[in-house]
Amino acid sequence: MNPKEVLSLQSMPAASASYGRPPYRFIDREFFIITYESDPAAIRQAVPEPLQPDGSNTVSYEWIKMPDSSGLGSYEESGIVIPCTFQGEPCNFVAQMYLDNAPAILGGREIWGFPKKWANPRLSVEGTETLTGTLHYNHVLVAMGTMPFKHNLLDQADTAAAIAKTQVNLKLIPDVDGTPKIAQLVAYTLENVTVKGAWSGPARLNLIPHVNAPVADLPVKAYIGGKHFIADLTLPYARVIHDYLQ
Ligand SMILES: CC(=O)CC(=O)O
Repeated sequence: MNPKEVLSLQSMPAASASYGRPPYRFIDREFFIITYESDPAAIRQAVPEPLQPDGSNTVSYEWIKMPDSSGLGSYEESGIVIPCTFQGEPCNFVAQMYLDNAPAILGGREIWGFPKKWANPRLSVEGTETLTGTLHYNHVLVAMGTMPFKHNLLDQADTAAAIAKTQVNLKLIPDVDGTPKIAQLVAYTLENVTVKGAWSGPARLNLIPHVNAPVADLPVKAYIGGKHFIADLTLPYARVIHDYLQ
C-alpha cells in the first residue's frame, strides 16, 4: 500500500472497513421517546460548557429501532438526550447511547463522536398493546419505558421539524501518549426526513442505577409524555462547533 492508498482507506482495519461511507440512509427508523423532568444539578453536570441546558429541566430518554441502515446494518439503540442551547440557538446534547451493532458504534464514535457503548436495547409491542422499551447492560436491566400503542395522532410536520433539530456530541479521542488529541463539540442535522406515522401518549420510565450505564444519574422527577414515530431520514457528515484544544 502506498501513502495515497493509505489516505483513501475508509476506516480501520485497512484490510476490511468496519463501516460504510456516510451519508447513511435509514429506512423505517422507529423512535420511542419519553420526556421527563429531571434534577437541574444533574443536568448541569452532564452538559459540557459552553453548551447550556435550555432551562426546561427536561431530559428525553429514547429507544430507536433501525431495521435498514445503509453502511451499518440492522440494530437498536437507546439513550439520553438533553435539550440545550449553543450560542443562544436550540440544540439537543446526546449524553448517553447504548446499542448492539459494531459498525454503528465504531463509525458513530470515530466520525461524529457519539457517546456509544455496547449494550442490548429492545423496542417492541408487548402483550399486543404496550409499546415497550428495555435496555440491558451486561444482562442487567437498566431502563424500561412503556406507552399505550398509537393512541393519539401527532402532527407529522412538527415531528419532522423535531427530528431535524441540531444534535450535538462531545467527541473525545486520546492521543498515543494519553493526552487529548480531539476534544470537540460536533453538530449534525438529520436530512431528507419523511415521517411515516407519529403518535403521542402518557408514558412511564424506570431507570435503575448502574455504574457502567449511568442512565439513572438523570433521575425521573415528573413525567411529561411519550412520543412514538417512524421516519426515513439521512445522517450526513458533521461540523465542529467548538474545539476545546484551541
Ligand atoms: C452512525 C450513527 O452513529 C447513527 C446512529 O447510530 O444513530
